[in-house]
Amino acid sequence: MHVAVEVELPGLPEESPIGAQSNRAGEAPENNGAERNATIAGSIGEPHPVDLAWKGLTVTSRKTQRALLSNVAGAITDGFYAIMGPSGSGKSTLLNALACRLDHGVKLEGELKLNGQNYSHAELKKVSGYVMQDDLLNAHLTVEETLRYTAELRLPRTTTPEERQERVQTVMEQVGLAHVRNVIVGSPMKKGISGGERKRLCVAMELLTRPKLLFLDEPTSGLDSVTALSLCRLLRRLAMTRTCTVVTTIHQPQAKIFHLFDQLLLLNRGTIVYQGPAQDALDFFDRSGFPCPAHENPANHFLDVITPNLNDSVESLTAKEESLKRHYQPPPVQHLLDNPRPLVLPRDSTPWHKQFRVLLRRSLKEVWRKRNTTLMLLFLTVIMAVLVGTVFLQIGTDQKSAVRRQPVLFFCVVNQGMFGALIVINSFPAERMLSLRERAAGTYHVSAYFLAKITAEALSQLPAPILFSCIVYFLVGLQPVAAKFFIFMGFMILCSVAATSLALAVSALARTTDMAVTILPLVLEVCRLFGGFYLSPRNLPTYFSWLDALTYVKYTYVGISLNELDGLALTCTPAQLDAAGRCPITSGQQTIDALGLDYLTMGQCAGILVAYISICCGAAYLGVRFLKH
Ligand SMILES: Nc1ncnc2c1ncn2[C@@H]1O[C@H](COP(=O)(O)OP(=O)(O)OP(=O)(O)O)[C@@H](O)[C@H]1O
Repeated sequence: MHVAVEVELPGLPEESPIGAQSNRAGEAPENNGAERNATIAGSIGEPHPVDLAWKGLTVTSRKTQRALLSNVAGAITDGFYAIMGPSGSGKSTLLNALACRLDHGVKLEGELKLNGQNYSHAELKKVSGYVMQDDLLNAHLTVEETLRYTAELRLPRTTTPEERQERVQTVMEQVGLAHVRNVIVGSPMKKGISGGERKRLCVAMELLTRPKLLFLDEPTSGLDSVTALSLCRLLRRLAMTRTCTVVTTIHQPQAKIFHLFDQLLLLNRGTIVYQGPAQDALDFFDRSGFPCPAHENPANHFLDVITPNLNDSVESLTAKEESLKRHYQPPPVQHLLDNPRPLVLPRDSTPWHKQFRVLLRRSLKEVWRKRNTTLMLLFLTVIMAVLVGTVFLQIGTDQKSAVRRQPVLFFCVVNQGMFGALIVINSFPAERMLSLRERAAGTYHVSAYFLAKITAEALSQLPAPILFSCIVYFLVGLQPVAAKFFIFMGFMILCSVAATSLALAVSALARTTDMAVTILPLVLEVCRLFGGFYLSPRNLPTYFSWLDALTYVKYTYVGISLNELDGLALTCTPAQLDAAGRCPITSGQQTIDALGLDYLTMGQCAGILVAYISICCGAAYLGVRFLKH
C-alpha cells in the first residue's frame, strides 16, 4: 500500500525537461517511463490513501428518465486522470457524481465508494477540492488576499497565523503565482490577472487545505494553447509529486496535453469506452481496428472514432461500438469496493464567529476597493442636499412655510435611500455564483456570509444620510432644536437602511441583475406613491391599506413630520391675515390634524422601520440561502 508523502517542490521548474519516450504522434513525449511508473503504480491494482471506486453507476434525469450515465464502473487511485469524450457524453456528470455535486434534477444509482466505504459530500469535501469551469473569484481582492481569506476560512482552527501565512506562500509558489501576489484578480471591466493565472488561483485555493483528490471541470476551456499546456503541466506536477490525485474533464486536448495524462477515462453516450493508462489507449484502439494515423493527435483520433459523423450509417456505428466493447477490459474494482480502509478526515471547520469576522473584513476590503462608488454617492448626496437646501432656503415660520414644509420633508425621505438602494441592487446577483461555489466547498455558513455582507453594506451607506441631514436641516431652517435635529438624522439613517434592505431583498430574491434592476424601480415607485404625501393616510382607500403598510417612505415621512410640526409656532405677515384679522395657521399641530399624521407616534414609526428592516433582511437571507441558480 502506498503511503502518501506530500512533497512540495517550490523550486521545480514548470517546464521541467521530460523524457524522450517516443510516441506515434511524433510529439515530444511529456511522460518519462520512471515518472509514470512512480505515478501510476498504484493505479487500479493497489489501494491508495484516498481512492474512489464505482460499479453499476447509473445517473438518470428525473424529468425525462434519460440515462446520462449507464452502468459504468471504474476507479480513481493515484496520478493524473483525464475524463474525455465528445460534448454531451457525460464527462461532467461522471465528475459531479464522483464529487457528490450532482444537482437535484438527476437520480444516482449504483455503488460508489471512497476507500471502500460509502461517503457523504461532507466527508468528501474534507479530503478533496473541486475547481469549477467558471473561475468565480472576488474581482476586488489581490491574489494573496484571496488566498489569505480562503486560508483563514478553510484551514483548521488550530492553525496559527504564521502557519497560515506560510501555507499561502508555499501554495503561491507551488502554482507559480508569487510574481502576481499583489495584483488584483480583476473582472472584464477591470483588468487584473490573466485567464491562466485565474485558473491557477482557483487551483491554489483548493490546494491550501492539502486535498488528497482534486477535481477539475474543463480547466482549459477558454485558455489559449500555451496557457492550457502550462496549467496541465502544473496539474501533472501536483499528481507526480503526490500532492494530490488529479481528476479533470477535458474536451479535446492538444497532443502535448494528452501525453501528460496518466490515466484516461473515455466516455461516449454515457458509457465508458476505455479506462486505463492513457498511453495504452492507442494500443486499445489499434486492437479494436482503429489505428491512430501517424502524426495524428491521439485525443482527436479517439474522439473522431467515437463521435458519429454524417456519413456513418447506423450499421457502421453499431459495428464500431461492438468492436470497441469487445476489446475493452473494464478495470478490476471489486477489491477496492469490498475492502474498507480507514479514511483520515483532517479538517475541522472554522467557528461561526471567526467566519463572520473574516468575511466582514473581506467585505469591508471590497467596499474599500469600490470606494469610488461610495465617494460618488457622497458627492451626489452633497449636490442633492445643497440643491434641496437652496430651493427651500430658510423656509421660515410664516404662512407660506406651512405650504412648503411638507414637500421638502417628503422630498428628503424619497431622496434618502434611493442612491443607496440603486448601489446595492447588484450585490447578491453578482456574487451569487461565487458564494455558491464557496458554500459548496464548505468554506462558510450562509448566515455568517450574509450578516457580514449586509453589515459591510450598511456601514458603507451610513455617511450619506448623516451628511445629507447636516446640510439640508440647516439650509432649509427646520426647527433649531438639537434633539429634533438628531431625531431627523436618526430617521434619515433608518430610511436609508430600510431602502437599502428593501433593495437587498429584491437583489437576493431576483435571479439575475437584470431582473433585480427591473423590479426595484417599480417597488420604489410604489413606496413613493403610498408614502403619505400624495394621499394622506386618512384619505387612503381601504383596499390599498396593505400596500400602504409595505412602504418605508410613509413611516419616515410621518416620523419626521411629527418631529418638525410638534411644537412649531407659525406666524403671519400683515398680508397673510384673513378678513377677520386672524392668522389662519398658528401651529404645526393644525397641519398634523389636517393631514391625520398623528395616527402613529414617532416611536411607533421608528419601531416599524426597524421591523421593516428586519423583515427585508430576513427575506434577503432566505433568497441567499435557498436560491441556487
Ligand atoms: N441535471 C440534468 N438534467 C437533465 N439532463 C442533464 C442534466 N445534466 C446534464 N444533462 C444532460 O446529460 C448529458 C451529459 O451532460 P454532461 O454535462 O455530463 O456532458 P459533457 O460530456 O460534460 O458535455 P460538455 O463537454 O458539452 O460539457 C447532456 O445531454 C446533458 O444535456
